[in-house]
Amino acid sequence: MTVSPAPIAVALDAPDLETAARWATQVTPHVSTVKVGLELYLRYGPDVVASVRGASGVQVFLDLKLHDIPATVAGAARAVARLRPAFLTVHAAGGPAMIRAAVEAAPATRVTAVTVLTSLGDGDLDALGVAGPASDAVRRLAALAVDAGAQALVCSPREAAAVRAEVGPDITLITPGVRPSGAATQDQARVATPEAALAAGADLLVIGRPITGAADPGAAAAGIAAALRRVAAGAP
Ligand SMILES: O=C(O)c1cc(=O)[nH]c(=O)n1[C@@H]1O[C@H](COP(=O)(O)O)[C@@H](O)[C@H]1O
Repeated sequence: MTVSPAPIAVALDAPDLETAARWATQVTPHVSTVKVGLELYLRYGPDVVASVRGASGVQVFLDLKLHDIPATVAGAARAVARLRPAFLTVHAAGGPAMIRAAVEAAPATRVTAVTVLTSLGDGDLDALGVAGPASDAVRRLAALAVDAGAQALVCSPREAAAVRAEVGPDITLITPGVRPSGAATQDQARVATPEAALAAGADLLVIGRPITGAADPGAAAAGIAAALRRVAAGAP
């Protein structure tokens, strides 16, 4: 029986390309997506996308979190559009004109607006002068980003249900801040388990260190994928 890959984007936050490519090979039988972030992209440049996509042709999420004036973001989005990532992140706080510029510049990619980083808690937002709590800020930025044309949103699993109610069924909801029960939260502040994220309505779960830090990343990905299948099948 073939099992379809789970809705997980494994964050390939590796210091070198060999490690990232090895993780990609180990996890791609089990997950739909791999994510290339700043560490890998800034070290190796655009070629890294083809390296991790490999022979499997797995979906690539390019997480560059663009945040600049609209013309600059349009140029950056145009520069990476040829890599055909399935998702490209921008910070929602860059504002509607910036988000719209990215959408127009990368028509074949789902421009994905990051609402409030999952590493921030309510106290951090206070210190930054952002009106909180985080759940309100996330909903506000989600609505703004979707109005500006974003096709996907990043929020923590804790806000996923409220964001879904706000933006409807057609927007892809992506949740980092995912930790299997008992795993260390590390630098994440707003977290939930993979099962809770899926039950809250997330379409794609970003998971890094709980998979890549495991002795066997392939087995860790397979274990979480199996847990998600049980949720999808309605298991208690
Ligand atoms: O855009 C993201 O992917 C992202 C947004 C966010 O709010 N929080 C967040 O953790 N991420 C990314 O998700 C991944 C989480 O990795 P782990 O904490 O190792 O599971 C990292 O690659 C982060 O860059």
